[in-house]
Amino acid sequence: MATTNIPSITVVASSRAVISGRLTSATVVISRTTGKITAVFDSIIPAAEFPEGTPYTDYSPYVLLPGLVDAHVHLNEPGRTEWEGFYTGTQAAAFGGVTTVIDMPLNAIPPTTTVANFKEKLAAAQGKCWVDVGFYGGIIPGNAGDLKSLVQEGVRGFKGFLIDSGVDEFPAVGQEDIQKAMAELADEPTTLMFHAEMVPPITASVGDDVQASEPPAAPTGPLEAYSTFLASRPSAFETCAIESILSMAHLAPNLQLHIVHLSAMEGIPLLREARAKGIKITAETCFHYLSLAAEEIRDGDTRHKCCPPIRSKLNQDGLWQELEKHSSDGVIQTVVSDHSPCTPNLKLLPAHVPGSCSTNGAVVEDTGNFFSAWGGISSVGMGLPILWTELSRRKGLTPSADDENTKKALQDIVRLCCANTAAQVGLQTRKGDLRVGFDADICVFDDSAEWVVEPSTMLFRNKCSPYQGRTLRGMVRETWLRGERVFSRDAGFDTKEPTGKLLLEKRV
Ligand SMILES: NC(=O)N[C@H]1NC(=O)NC1=O
Ligand SMILES: [Zn+2]
Ligand SMILES: [Zn+2]
Repeated sequence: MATTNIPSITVVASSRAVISGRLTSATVVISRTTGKITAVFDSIIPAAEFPEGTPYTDYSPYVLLPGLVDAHVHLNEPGRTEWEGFYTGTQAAAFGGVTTVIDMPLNAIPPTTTVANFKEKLAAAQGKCWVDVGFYGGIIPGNAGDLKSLVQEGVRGFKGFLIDSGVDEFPAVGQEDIQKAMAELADEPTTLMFHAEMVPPITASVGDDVQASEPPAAPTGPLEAYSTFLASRPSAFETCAIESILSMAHLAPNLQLHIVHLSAMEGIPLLREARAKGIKITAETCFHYLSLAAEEIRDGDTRHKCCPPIRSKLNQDGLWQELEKHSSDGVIQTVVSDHSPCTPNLKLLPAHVPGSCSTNGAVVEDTGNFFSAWGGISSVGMGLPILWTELSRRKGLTPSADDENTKKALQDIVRLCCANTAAQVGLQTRKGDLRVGFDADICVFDDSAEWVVEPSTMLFRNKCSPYQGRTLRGMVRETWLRGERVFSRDAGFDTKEPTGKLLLEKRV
């Protein structure tokens, strides 16, 4: 009788893989017991070289990428599970090759602002995650005393708002709150992050009385016109907030600061100058700021409402220029989704816009009003094809080619969406690269396939996204989490139960 030798390794290979930042051919050996990568070779080693029965797949010409790390996602559970949840949000992530998401502290009820609240969130997440999930904490007025213990419990950074957040239980912070948070976190291994929009003080003399939570500038046109909304949140809101943060940076010189979802290109020179002076500050931008533009947003199409707003094409070019020109030491180190969904009724979509709930006979008043609609864009798991489509257009990339432009584009995406996002949340020794000792989180990417975004390809809870109906280039064929395939485009999800873990170990 033949003995069954259960193979102890799995092997994947491709003529195209991004390994430690470089496009190369590669063979990746994975331990089946630990789910970690145990060897990486820079050529395709034939199956015959491995013990008989070893699971082996050569994915050529698909590209092997590290699973993406989306460092900015709102999963909204517990408390607003009708908006999103761990199960659906992480399935949508896996669909798009995202193997780690970091959950934002707001929109769930309660928000992640105390250890007790954090424990409620962890209990809610248990057993529901299809990819690995880490967590941010929040800074709100009065919770400075909770921050160190949240670090101890494993939150990977903190976010605060300098303007109304959209939800009552997560109020904006003022200068004093920020100073207290900086004092608490000054020497902690964490990152202090800001939603950097702020209503500029009107005159210096009233400056001290101006509260950060004032409403945005009053609308001066039709409320359904995108231009009215855009004018109500000008770039000056972002630059004013950035200046305010920079003015306090000296209070915690060792603390890493970070601007979430930078939209305005005018913020870039301010941050560059600060970094040149040695201030530890970085920024992220989002897939939507790099792919959508104000000129193309139709009036009433509130799927596009987010804060800060999607700006002009010229502004979009400015963000791309920063990513292109300053690749290793740029101001914008990461690109994330800021997936912030809600139920369709809160988006107030007019009946003609896809995703509208008024098509189901529900009566929704005030449709198309950009000021009353929820601000947030749904796109977790869509980032890789969104960037690939945009880069293909901008660089004239030829599908499946390995010319210098294609090579650079793939490497840039891995840097911005895998390696740097992992580092931002202290996971750089474990995630964001296909390297020995790292988790075998893998995205198998077909860079030439084109597909249309439809409800069936949006696995997040509410099928409402500005990308619906768009043709995207680049398709994730398979997603692997810690050495096991969890999703394939052909066969769907491989296991019945989610296998994602909660990432609570202290950051490095
Ligand atoms: N509350 C919340 O999720 N806000 C997010 N939505 C958005 O468009 N920008 C944000 O910060
Ligand atoms: Zn924000
Ligand atoms: Zn957000």
